[in-house]
Amino acid sequence: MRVKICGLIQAEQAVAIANLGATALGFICVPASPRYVTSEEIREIVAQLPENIDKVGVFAHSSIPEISQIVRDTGLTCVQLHGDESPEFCSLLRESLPNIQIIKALRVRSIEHLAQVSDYTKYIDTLLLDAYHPQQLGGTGQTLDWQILEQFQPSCPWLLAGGLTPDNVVTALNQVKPDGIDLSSGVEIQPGDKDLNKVALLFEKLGKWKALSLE
Ligand SMILES: O=C(O)c1ccccc1NCC(=O)[C@H](O)[C@H](O)COP(=O)(O)O
Repeated sequence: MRVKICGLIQAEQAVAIANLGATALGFICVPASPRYVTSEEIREIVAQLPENIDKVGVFAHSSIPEISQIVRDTGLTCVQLHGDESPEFCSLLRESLPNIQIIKALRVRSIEHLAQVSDYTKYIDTLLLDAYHPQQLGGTGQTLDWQILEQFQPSCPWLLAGGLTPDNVVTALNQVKPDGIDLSSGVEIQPGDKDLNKVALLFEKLGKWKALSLE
């Protein structure tokens, strides 16, 4: 199970979360977010992380030259597109950054929104489904309607996001079968300040869930 913890702003917390077992850490490159981090800050944090963890820059409505510059400056290994980027944009980004993984986030308002998934899958590595919020792009703590995702099996790996917490993650995973999960506000004290006890509890719950599902 891939586990991405998103919205890191402190190096110490990023290193601790990597050691707890996260497979990816996300850095918000959207200036309007309370979790925004500059290229210099990302570079400093990334330099302290283990090689094998994915370092994900989260962008919304940035241009390809802007994204490419930040990737070059920081050592990010993955780009998450969290705005209204089209399949064509993903394809062009892939041509510009062939060695960088691409995650496309879709903010799902209803089951009808899932129809667009197949337009994206050949241009991306991973899909991320997040909750829709009318004013905010991400990190909202709102959950998706998991029921509409019970049969969801796209042709590429996918991550479940949106309002996941150590308390509800097992319920979500018993209902939906993603390749991984993404959490931000559910393991926070305040935006960007992660609660390491909650992150540890998350991994404890995931460990027990995995052991039970192998029985
Ligand atoms: O987290 C933000 O502040 C943010 C701002 C703008 C675009 C995306 C953002 N976050 C993207 C993420 O991947 C979050 O982890 C995802 O939305 C889930 O958040 P949460 O519901 O708080 O777990």
